Amino acid sequence: MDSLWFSDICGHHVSPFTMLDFDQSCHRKHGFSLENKLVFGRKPYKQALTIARVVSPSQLAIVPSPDKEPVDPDQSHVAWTSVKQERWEGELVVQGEIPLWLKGTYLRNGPGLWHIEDYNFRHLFDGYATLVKLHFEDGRLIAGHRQIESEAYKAAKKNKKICFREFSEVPKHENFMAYVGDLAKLFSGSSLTDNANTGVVKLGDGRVVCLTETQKGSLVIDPNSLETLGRFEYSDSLGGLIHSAHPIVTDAEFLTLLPDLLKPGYLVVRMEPGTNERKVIGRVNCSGGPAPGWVHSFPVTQHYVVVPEMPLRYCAQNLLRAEPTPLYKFEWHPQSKAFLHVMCKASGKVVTSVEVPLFVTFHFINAYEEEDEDGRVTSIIADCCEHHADTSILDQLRLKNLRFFKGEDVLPDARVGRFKIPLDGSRNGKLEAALEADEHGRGIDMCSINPAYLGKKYRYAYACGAQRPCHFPNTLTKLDFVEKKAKNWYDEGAVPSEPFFVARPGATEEDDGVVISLISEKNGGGYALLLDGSTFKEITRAKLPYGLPYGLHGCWVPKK
Ligand SMILES: CC1=C[C@H](O/C=C(C)\C=C\C2=C(C)CCCC2(C)C)OC1=O
Ligand SMILES: CC(/C=C/C=O)=C\C=C/O
Ligand SMILES: [Fe+2]
Repeated sequence: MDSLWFSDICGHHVSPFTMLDFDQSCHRKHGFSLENKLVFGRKPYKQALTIARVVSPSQLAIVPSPDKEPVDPDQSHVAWTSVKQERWEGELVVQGEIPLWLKGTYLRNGPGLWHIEDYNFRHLFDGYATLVKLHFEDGRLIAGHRQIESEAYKAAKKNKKICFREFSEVPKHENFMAYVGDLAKLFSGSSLTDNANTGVVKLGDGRVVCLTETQKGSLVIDPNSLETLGRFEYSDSLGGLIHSAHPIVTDAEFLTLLPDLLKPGYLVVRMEPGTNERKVIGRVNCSGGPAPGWVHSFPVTQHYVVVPEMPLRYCAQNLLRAEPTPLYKFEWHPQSKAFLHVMCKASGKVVTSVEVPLFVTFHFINAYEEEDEDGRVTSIIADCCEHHADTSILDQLRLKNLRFFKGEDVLPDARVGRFKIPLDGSRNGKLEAALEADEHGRGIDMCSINPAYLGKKYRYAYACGAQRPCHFPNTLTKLDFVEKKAKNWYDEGAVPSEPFFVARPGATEEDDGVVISLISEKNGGGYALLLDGSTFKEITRAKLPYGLPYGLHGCWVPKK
């Protein structure tokens, strides 16, 4: 078999595994560095194509530095270590086979850089966004990653400090007046981050947008070069500073929720492809609480939008604090209860609001309508990754906790929470586990489904589960809601990211397709993984030149 190779601007051929050291020695010797766009492949040595180019030292990657809280480097997993360099692209050697029908680009976003100079961030969600691509075509795989050039990231690099309010980090003020000035900017939103580190979506018109919880953090990117093209400006005058991090995006529409912190409630809004204008479908007033519940995500059925009102609520006071509170920008209000509201998509009318058992979720999986024999909708089923109404998962996602795994079983239990919302005017809904949680190791999050089943009765979901003992979801799991069984994939010490299902063109079975995930390995390595959607067996593994940090959510951009 041909060996793996890299070629650099100096004409040296180097192993991918020494590439980073080599880059630094190249910089020492020649006063310049490689742009990290090195070819990584299986071509014969003499055909090596040198595509590295000179970059100035200021463009050099920011290298990881120790956490201010003591870190044992042997224990710090690459999943929780800042990305090694600003960008890289190259072809991967494929073990196994990539189906020839798989043509397009999987994009994955996530917080990949957790320090500026020697200042280390505290929480997973604070990191500056790292976008990863896996381009599949003709059985080949081109991979790449690149930092998203948000204003927050550019300002932090230029000024060597955090300049905007991140998830838990707040810029340090030189004096009291600067603090007061910053508070004023908070109300206008100008001090909030645009670090689009959570998800990435392809709009019906083809534009690809990276997102976070702040509206200003909606950034358009080029799915091929991963270049940041600019801000996605919403042209309406709906205002507000925040939105759900997970809009529902199809070829026909973009639906999202805008929480109203002043008059507790939510606007349900819709944007058509080719426009930047969101239009209001309707408004839901909160049934409890001093503030709306956090809406990281929400589900839809074919005719309804389900608006969740969690007792984990936004907290304006916590927004103003300089130091993070245990629940960051949120507060837990069990006495305020939990509700689900159902809005008709066509009329904007709230058809029911039911009280449900207390719950905590980041991610809804899917929802659908149940009908009686006359075709009347009698209830709505909505599924989510539910953390047993326990907010401690937010704390578990602090980098200090993620970086210290000593073999204890500290991942809080989670289950597939299945809500049943009656549409007969009853005041209460039910919440039960959709399957025995031991099927997926009592851990569950980061889910996807076959997008053709969005809002419809479905059988399968893909997610990260747990093989215990663990401190973070460490398996890929395929959930079967009919058999109430799960199939699990596990690689010791590996941290897999959200499994993403891509259907085979022409498929008639719900699980006919592949599941893509990016794996960060315990030895610092990493690989792209394809599982068969039906058998959940590995079909392809392609090693990356180095492991990438953990990432959150992805999307699929099919090749035209
Ligand atoms: C999850 C998840 C974390 C990440 O959050 C990023 C930010 C900047 C969130 C900020 C805020 C809230 C979480 C609550 C309300 C205020 C505000 C400061 C905007 O994005 C994610 O999706
Ligand atoms: C990583 C995660 C939530 C991410 C939100 O976008 C949850 C992991 C553990 O359950
Ligand atoms: Fe999310």
